Amino acid sequence: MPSDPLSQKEIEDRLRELPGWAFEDDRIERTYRVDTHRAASALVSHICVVQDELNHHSELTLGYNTVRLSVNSHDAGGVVTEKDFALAERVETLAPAHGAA
Ligand SMILES: C[C@H](O)[C@H](O)[C@H]1CNC2=NC(N)=NC(=O)C2=N1
Repeated sequence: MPSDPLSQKEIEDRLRELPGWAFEDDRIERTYRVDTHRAASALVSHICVVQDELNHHSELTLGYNTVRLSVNSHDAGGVVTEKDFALAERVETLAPAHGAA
């Protein structure tokens, strides 16, 4: 998968397809809200499995009933690449099963 930096326009175009995601400080990020702390913990665990599968890892912040995911591509110099959006799309696919909104 290409790890070239995406342009601002490419990022904006991709974010239009990912409601809830935002671009800030050279990272893309999203906060998921779930019903319970256990559900938030399970969501974190599931995300970690996918991150290891993709070999692409975000900063994950576990709150009482929230999970904040923030990611960019270290190997590309800490900028947003296709790999970040690939992770975002995988998490968007798995999140609903955890009751995430
Ligand atoms: C050696 C290992 O493949 C690299 O460090 C991987 C691990 N996870 C990663 N995660 C992220 N976000 N960016 C990377 O460049 C990256 N590289």
